[in-house]
Amino acid sequence: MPDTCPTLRRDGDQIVILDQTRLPWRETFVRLDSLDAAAAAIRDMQVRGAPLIGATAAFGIALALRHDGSDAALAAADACLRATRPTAVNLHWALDRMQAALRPLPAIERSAAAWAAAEDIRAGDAAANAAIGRHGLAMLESLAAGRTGPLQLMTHCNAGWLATCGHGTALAPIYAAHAAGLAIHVWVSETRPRNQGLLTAWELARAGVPHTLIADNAAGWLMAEGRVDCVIVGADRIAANGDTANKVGTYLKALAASAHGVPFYIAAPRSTIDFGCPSGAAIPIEERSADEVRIVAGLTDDGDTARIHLAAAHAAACNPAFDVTPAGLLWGIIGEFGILPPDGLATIASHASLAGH
Ligand SMILES: CSC[C@H]1O[C@H](OP(=O)(O)O)[C@H](O)[C@@H]1O
Repeated sequence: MPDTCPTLRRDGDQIVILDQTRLPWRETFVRLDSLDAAAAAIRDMQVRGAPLIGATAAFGIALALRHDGSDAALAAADACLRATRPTAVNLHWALDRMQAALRPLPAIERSAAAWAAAEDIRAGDAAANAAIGRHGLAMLESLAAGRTGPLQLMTHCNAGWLATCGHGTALAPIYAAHAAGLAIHVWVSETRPRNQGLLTAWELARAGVPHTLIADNAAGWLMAEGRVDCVIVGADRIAANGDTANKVGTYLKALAASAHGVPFYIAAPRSTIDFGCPSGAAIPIEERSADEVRIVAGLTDDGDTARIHLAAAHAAACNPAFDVTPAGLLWGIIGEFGILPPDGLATIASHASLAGH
């Protein structure tokens, strides 16, 4: 995986992002030169992944304040970015952190401070990812002890470097295990309807990590067959009681894992934990366009990208982008703080300030 953060970088007084709507077929970099462009990139999932959309929102504030550091400009930019996607608390955590850094300053100082605060958020996420990798590796090594053959892992959606400012969350322990020479294989769940699993397969192929892409619906059967040793997924918002919102389909995998005694872990930085949210029932679940269910994007046999209509435009469809896995189905939460039981998050609540990651 890359040493730098190719998903998002500053270039002068603009930012450049990797357009994830074009992957895995095209690596296209897009320059964002305004608040509206940054908001659109988050809303349309050109950038995606809870920590990455938080960092992008932070840079969106910097874009907004380049020529106007007024309270009104700051408030308008904050409101615009908060409205882009409701579930990933990292977006709101990053915007809260930007507010805390900028509000006390005179308007004239806010532009430079915004760029610095956004860079700090990005660097902090990368550091948190590295720590998640270390803690997750220790868990995988203990799981692998005494076993023969590769450790059979499963993940859902994409919680790799594409979704963060570092090496990823759920994929960080996987990359760390591969780098440490631990024999692993990863079942990669395709993740309808936006197919972020294809992004995970793309990442793992580039890193040389053995993996197999599966349809979402194959996951339960593989666990029933005893072919999965551990599931690690990311998160978009973890409530104070440990209930966790993640990409839709996560809950189904957690139920199957519970039925077959398969360890099921969440990997997420502290910026994904929302101590202001008492339980999963209070987590807002994003409803995206039903067209994402009706239409898929892909590559034709001729190598042209295409949108394929699976269902008629009037076909009834609904598209919750996330679901909530109850804390009782989780074995632990792997963060930069170590690995905590889902009902043990209170031990780090006092550190869940804007100063932390
Ligand atoms: C470390 S990414 C966490 C999380 O974000 C993804 O959602 P989306 O692709 O809609 O932005 C997915 O739920 C990942 O697990």
